[in-house]
Amino acid sequence: MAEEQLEIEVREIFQCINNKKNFLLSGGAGSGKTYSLVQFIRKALNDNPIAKVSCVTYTNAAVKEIEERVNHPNLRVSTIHDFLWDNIKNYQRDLKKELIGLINDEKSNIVSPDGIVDMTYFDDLEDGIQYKEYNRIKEGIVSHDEVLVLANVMFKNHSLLCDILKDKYQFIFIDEYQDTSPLVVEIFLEHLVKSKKENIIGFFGDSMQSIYDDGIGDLKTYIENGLITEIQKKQNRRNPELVIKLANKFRFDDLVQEPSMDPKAPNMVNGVVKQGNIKFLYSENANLEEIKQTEYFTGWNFKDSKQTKELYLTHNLIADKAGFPSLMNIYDKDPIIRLKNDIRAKIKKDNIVIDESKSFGQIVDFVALKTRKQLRKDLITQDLELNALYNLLKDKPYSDVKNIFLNKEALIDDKKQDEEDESKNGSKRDPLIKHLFKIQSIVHLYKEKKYNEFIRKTEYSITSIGKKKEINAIISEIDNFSNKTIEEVIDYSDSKLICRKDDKYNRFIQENDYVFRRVKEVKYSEFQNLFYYLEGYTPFSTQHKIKGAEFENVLVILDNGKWNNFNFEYLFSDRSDKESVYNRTKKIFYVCCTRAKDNLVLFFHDPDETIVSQAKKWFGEENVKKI
Ligand SMILES: Nc1ncnc2c1ncn2[C@@H]1O[C@H](COP(=O)(O)OP(=O)(O)OP(=O)(O)O)[C@@H](O)[C@H]1O
Repeated sequence: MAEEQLEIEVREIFQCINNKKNFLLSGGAGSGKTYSLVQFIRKALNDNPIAKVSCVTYTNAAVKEIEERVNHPNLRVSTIHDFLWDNIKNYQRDLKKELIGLINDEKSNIVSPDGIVDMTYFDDLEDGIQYKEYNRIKEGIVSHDEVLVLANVMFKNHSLLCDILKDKYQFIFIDEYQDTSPLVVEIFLEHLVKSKKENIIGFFGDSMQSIYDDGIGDLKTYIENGLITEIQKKQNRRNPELVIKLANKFRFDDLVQEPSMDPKAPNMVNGVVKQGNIKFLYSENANLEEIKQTEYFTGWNFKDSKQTKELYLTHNLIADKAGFPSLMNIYDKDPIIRLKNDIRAKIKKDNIVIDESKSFGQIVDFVALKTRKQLRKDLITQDLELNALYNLLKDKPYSDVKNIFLNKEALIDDKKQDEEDESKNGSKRDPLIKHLFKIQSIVHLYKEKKYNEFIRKTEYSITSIGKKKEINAIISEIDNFSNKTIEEVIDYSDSKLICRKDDKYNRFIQENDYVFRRVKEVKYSEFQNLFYYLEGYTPFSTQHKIKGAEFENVLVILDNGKWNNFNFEYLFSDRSDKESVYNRTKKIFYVCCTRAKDNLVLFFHDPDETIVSQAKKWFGEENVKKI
């Protein structure tokens, strides 16, 4: 690749490298950071044929995209968890020692059921310390968050590991650095620098788009301390001018985006940047289907999920619209599990001594919750539906019931971006939901005629023409099973060998009878709706999940959906005194607005005067409309 073809910022990165400096490429939305990352990796590999490059990204979907775009044997692309684990897993003796140290360290969150443990605690583990999606410290299994903590102490305390890593990879790049844990940044910018070996660490991302609280957010301190050099990418190739101007009003840093100079950029027409449309709509009417019928949405096709998106803050706000309300209710609002959680909390808070072999019902009576916020027993017994649910658990030993957990992460883990991620480490979806995902993705692959992937996923073997015909019939049968229950579809898929019930599934439903009894009654169509929603085939998305993507038309619903961490009223009323909520909301707002390639509409239900007047300042009087 000729040097002249490189983007100016990529050339600046190479200057950094010549000076042996680690770097940060920061750029606003649509500046083409991913594009630069790919261009840079290609050139680095081209110039250094024996060098190995590691690129760490946030999701498995991003891993796939970069791998496909670079396609080089010396490039290793992985998620941060897989990367760290791969580089520490072979040092089992040290891993055991450090894990014991963490268990015994009061300040660490890693605890064992045996309290303080001695140095021989893991001596008998056959498979050694392992990393899985769940944690069973006693069996030497660490989970997602713990692998970061463990890797951090490993690199901190073992300089040899740092030497080995630097020898192995001459370049390590971290994409979307802003959402990377501070523990990871510490490994790269504090522990690795202690090794005298040479390599280059590069970060790519945008501090304005740090939307997960466990991420580092920005690298200011490291820049100030001279540990990395920042290169800014100011051009915007995605958004029309009106969106760029709007988005600039929300950045905290000194980066001001400008339309790109490249006439071939997606946001240019005949060498001039598109104007685009922005609108702030408000109404006393909360019915969005009616709002979407208004003139402001002419030309929008809400059935085309690649063209048009409707962004909500929470999955709860979407569940009804996308058609999976009962599943959401089970996982997010189960009243009896809430009662159990309240009981558990009270026992802990008041140090109540109980006999765990007693039944759940006996413990409920014994602890006798009384506050108004808590679900009292008389409220349960008065309600037929609640009572039926309560009856499922009341006679079981409390020791079993106390460990039943339900949360919406187990249904919808939205950090992952595609169905293949489900089999990998890190997904919080439970084995029942994973199993259903597998069934529906097999059906989906077949319908999409992706036969190779289909064959890899199913246990059904197509050995004859007869079998070929049969599979066709089975798949359309499952697909038309919308009115059947989830249990019926699971059983049918198992009996026809489309998707066998595996050990993980069997163990889960055995240990979580209550959850299974609730889920199995739900219509399979609800699960299909959930599947198509999570796979991005509907116009709906959460505002978090949309990061990195772009669409012609974007409708953003400014509704906090009972999530206290965000507040659009605060944003529009300049409540910067509520700093963390205000800043968090500003960032999600920035991410949402900058997804639009042509038209951006924001909708606020029933705002007060202050909000409307602020909207007029930001959007321009002519772009704020009451419906
Ligand atoms: N050098 C380039 N030449 C042509 N197109 C480009 C170039 N750089 C980026 N693009 C295009 O511009 C758009 C925005 O780029 P990209 O998605 O990489 O931005 P980003 O900085 O990762 O944005 P975000 O932070 O919002 O995820 C994409 O459609 C991309 O294909």
